[in-house]
Amino acid sequence: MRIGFIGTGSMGSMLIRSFLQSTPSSDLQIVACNRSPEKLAHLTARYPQVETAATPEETVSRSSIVFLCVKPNDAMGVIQQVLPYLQEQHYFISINSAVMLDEMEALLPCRVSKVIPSLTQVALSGVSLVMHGSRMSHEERRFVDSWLERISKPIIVEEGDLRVCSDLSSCGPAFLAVMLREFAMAAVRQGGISRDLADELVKEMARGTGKLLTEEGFEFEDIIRRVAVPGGITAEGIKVLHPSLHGVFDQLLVTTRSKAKHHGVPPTERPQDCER
Ligand SMILES: NC(=O)C1=CN([C@@H]2O[C@H](COP(=O)(O)OP(=O)(O)OC[C@H]3O[C@@H](n4cnc5c(N)ncnc54)[C@H](O)[C@@H]3O)[C@@H](O)[C@H]2O)C=CC1
Ligand SMILES: O=C(O)[C@@H]1CCC=N1
Repeated sequence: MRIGFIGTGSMGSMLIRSFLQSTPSSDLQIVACNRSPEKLAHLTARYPQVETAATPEETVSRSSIVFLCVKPNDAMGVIQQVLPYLQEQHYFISINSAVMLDEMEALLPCRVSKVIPSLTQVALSGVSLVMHGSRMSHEERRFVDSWLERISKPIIVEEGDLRVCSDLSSCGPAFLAVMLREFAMAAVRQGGISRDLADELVKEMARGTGKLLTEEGFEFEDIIRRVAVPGGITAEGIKVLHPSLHGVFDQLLVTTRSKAKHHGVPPTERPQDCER
């Protein structure tokens, strides 16, 4: 399979690395281009099996599957640029939530999907949000999903739900990192321990908690009940958290939705997503 990547920034290079790590080299040839050649050179120095292309057009001509991994503002320009080079047998995947499936299907002659990755795929974990275009057959959908399973847990979502879903799965790692960092810094201020020790304790706690939730069958409530024993210390801490966190995530989601709107991403139309 020949996969082309247009854009080898944070996500493009992550996807290339993850697919190379998880796929036998005999099954995969990668060709990539990037606007600034230095970034691409950095990647090919580490992965010499990645072939380079000078332009998006050349990437398309040399691939059967094409991942578009550029920022929202660049996406439409690149699509217009490669349009004459895309043929019916190509398969075009945008990792950009701003470009709508029906827009792509109206423009492009080939099958299209949207796959929104997450930084967690560096660790071959986390979710890929998947939306297939109408030209994808059942078998093709299954094939792509099974392929994404090599690097992530693929979850099919409605395009209208993408905004809020990607806040959780793709923006989420940054939101969680902000909260965990705050926790560690408070321990340094209040407990006088070193930042290194605080960071290590918080990271290992997060790793273990993630495993409880994803591997050991714990729900959030199970963890809270088992740790916050009646009359104990944790319960007192939770009393502090509740009023401080109330509404914070609603506000966060309203803000990201508003920002996405200015990027041209349609918001979710469902009434339960109204601002509260
Ligand atoms: N960073 C993240 O955690 C996530 C990002 N995304 C989406 O992925 C897309 C890419 O994001 P990042 O990789 O973080 O951005 P980035 O800025 O790190 O990478 C984009 C790359 O595209 C290249 N580029 C731009 N125009 C080009 C052109 N005409 N030809 C070739 N290369 C070109 C740029 O030089 C840059 O290296 C965005 O749409 C973003 O919304 C989706 C999920 C998670
Ligand atoms: O913040 C951003 O715009 C991108 C989209 C999802 C995660 N990062």
